This record gives sequence, C-alpha cells and structure tokens, in this order.
Amino acid sequence: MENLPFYQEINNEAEIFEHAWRNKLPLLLKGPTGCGKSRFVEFMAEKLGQRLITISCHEETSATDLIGRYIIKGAETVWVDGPMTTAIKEGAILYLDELAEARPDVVVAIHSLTDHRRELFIDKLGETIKADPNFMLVASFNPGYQKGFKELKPSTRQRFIALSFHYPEAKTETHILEKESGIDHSNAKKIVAIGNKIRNLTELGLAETVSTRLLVDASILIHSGLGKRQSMHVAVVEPLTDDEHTTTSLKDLCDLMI
Ligand SMILES: Nc1ncnc2c1ncn2[C@@H]1O[C@H](COP(=O)(O)OP(=O)(O)OP(=O)(O)O)[C@@H](O)[C@H]1O
Repeated sequence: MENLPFYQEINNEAEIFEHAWRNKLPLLLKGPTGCGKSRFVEFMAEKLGQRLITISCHEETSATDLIGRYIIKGAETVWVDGPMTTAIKEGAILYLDELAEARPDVVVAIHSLTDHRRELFIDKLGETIKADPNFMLVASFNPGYQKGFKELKPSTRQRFIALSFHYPEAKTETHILEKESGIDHSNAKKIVAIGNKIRNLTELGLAETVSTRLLVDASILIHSGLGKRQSMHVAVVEPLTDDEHTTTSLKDLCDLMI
C-alpha cells in the first residue's frame, strides 16, 4: 500500500469497484476528460494489489494491437501476445481508456470477455483462452465528446456496470489541488472558483470545459513560483480555446479573480 497514489473518493466508487472486481463484472467509467477516471483505476489496482495494463484507444487501435500478432524473428515467425492477452493470462486489470474511439473489431473482441464466458478467441492461433480469475476489464467513455464524437452501442454498454464521474464540488476539488500541487488553501480556492465560473459560461460554446487536470496544472505552476496570472493563462485558458475573442475574455476573467 506504500505506493498508493492519492485519490480523493467522491461517491463510494472504491467499494463499487472492489465488488465488481470480486464478482468478475466489467466496469465502465463515464465522464469528461481530466476528471479523475484514470487516477481512480491506478488507485484501485494498487489497493487491490493487481497489475494494471492501460491502453489509450484511438481510431487506429485494432483488435490485433490488443490481442497479438506474429512477428518475424530471424528465420522464424513467432507469436507475441498483445496487452489484452497478457492481462487475461496474468489476471491483470485491463483499462481501455476511451473505448469508443477504438476500431469496431476491438469492441467485437471484448464481447466474449465481458459475459459469463470470460474468454478470448484468438483466431490467428485457433485458440480460446480463459481469463484468469483476477482478470478485470475496465473501460472509460466520454459521453460529451466534441462534435462527431463516437457512441458506444447499447449492446456494448450493457455488458458493463457503469459509474458516472463529474468534476468534483468546490470543496473537494480545492482539497485535490492542495494535495496534488502543494499550493496553499486560499489560492487553491480561487483557482477552483475560476474553474467553476468558466464551467458555467456555457454560452462560450467550448468543446470541453476546464478539467480538474488543468486546474491542477495551474496550481503546480503557481506553487513552483510562476506568476499567478501567467500560470492561469497557460494552464487554463490557452488549452481551452483558439478563438481570440474567447481567449481575451477568459484571460480577463482569470486576472480579475486570481
Ligand atoms: N478524485 C481525484 N483524486 C485525486 N486526483 C484527482 C481526482 N480527480 C482528478 N484528479 C487530478 O486530475 C488529474 C487528471 O485526472 P485523470 O488523469 O484521472 O483524468 P481522466 O478522467 O482519466 O481523463 P482522460 O479521460 O482525459 O484520460 C489527475 O492527474 C489528478 O491530478
């Protein structure tokens, strides 16, 4: 437990995760970017003493990348397990970050893993492997992802139990900033107030609003001695938008409130 990463529990999610793991139920974490999903999975893997294998899915992620492939070694071809196969065999926690982004064959591959069978068919080997009892599949999904976002089909979603993540309420988020950066309470409070102000400015039409991650970054910069205004500009405003008018307004807002 020495290496347990800091994770501020919000709503009994640790107990839910533990029950899911014990009962071999796959878990889907829903929520916007930078709200603590990955940190939560890292924390739980460590707490349960399980190895964690994380895959950040993107549009090129294919079943072959996850399951494995033959490679040429000298004069021979040898089979190399992909990260999903390794996790199944070793009984690790497999975290598929942004599952909806992966190619459809990945979703097909996890179907037999996410029901009572808990097995994976490797067509290139003609083999079916049964998951180790400790194996657990966790996936994340961002329901509000930008325009053109990808959905998860109901037939896939309904293979998981699901937990919703949101940006924490002000008091909790202030505590997270203090713990993550070492910043003092009064500055942490101001940064969170700015974050919440921007989150409420829905008329700005931002693709994604300020994440806890960005607020942590601003706190780290301020704690390290960079000017407060500049820290807010580079950590909070610039990553959010390229629109000149919006950038200016948000910088003015930060200057006023920090
Ligand atoms: N509940 C929390 N406890 C501790 N730290 C948190 C918490 N929520 C957010 N954080 C902080 O926010 C940062 C970003 O969180 P994390 O990487 O887990 O986001 P995420 O939801 O997985 O985002 P993405 O979907 O973009 O990968 C963490 O590195 C941590 O500093």
